[in-house]
Amino acid sequence: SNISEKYRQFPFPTRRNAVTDEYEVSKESLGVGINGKVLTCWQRETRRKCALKILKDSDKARREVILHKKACDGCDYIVKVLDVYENMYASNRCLLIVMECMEGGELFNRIRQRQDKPYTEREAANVISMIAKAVAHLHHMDMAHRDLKPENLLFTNTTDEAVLKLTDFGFAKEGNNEQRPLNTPCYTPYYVAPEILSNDKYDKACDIWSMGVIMYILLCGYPPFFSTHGGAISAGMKTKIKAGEYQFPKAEWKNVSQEAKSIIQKMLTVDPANRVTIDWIMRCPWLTGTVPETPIDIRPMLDAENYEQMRVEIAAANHAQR
Ligand SMILES: c1cc2nc(N[C@H]3CCCNC3)c3c(n2n1)NCC3
Repeated sequence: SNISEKYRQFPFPTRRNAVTDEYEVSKESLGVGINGKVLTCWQRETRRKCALKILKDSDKARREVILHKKACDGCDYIVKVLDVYENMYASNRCLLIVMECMEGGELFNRIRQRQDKPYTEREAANVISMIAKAVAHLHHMDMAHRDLKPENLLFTNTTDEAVLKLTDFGFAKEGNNEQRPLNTPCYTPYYVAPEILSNDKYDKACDIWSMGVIMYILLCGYPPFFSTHGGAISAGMKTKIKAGEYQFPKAEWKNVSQEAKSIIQKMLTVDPANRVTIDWIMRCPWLTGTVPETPIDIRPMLDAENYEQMRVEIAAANHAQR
């Protein structure tokens, strides 16, 4: 694997004893990700409900744990890592991440279950603002998440005051300032390889693209790029993504503010070099000012089949950007 051995050692103490010494682990699965399943568990001493993610030990799993732990310190918009265990489980070496339990569930499920009052543009701005704070924290520490999608954005609880937090760092990556900076005498400029120079500085830009897709869906209930005949990513959809080809159909977008649309256009800029940065987004009046409480009709999202289709398409758009 091309994951540098930098992530072989944990920069913090991990526990080697059985996680069941301190936590009662339930069979109830909170969700399954591509890189591991998440169970409910309770801290025996405090009875605190937590989430337990089980990963098969590997360089990639170690990178996920190390980056998630590093990212959550100092940011209230990233799911807290409470404990990390190295245990044998089903005769495999495993890493077990104990996290704060996000009882409000996934972003779009909460919006879909909204019955009492209409969901408004101001609420969409509040959601994007919380995502932006998490992304700004990562980008300022030269880290990119690279898998921003509704399943990885969870609410702390089911109240109106719930906080939205980012989780699942399976694709996260640190800038390559991890290697020696270029002015280290060991690089003779004549001979330095291109890959050392191209510090894949566009990893962060793919988080901005994903924010654009999520913001678009929050304001109309369906994704900007979709495969016309359903099914997983189609060739046609890839072409649309690479060409940045999407519309704001009048029916759903006529009441959405022009500022919101122009922010989406800047996030969904095809050339990553021209795409806006998280700092530009954080300074937008749409995020810092008062946004109209225009009701948003997200009926397309409410249909389970559309919703499943949308999840497939966001994952595909992320993949195409990585
Ligand atoms: C902390 C982490 C976590 N992960 C969760 N689910 C994961 C499953 C894999 C994809 N990302 C989200 C859930 C949670 N929590 N809480 N509560 C309800 C569901």
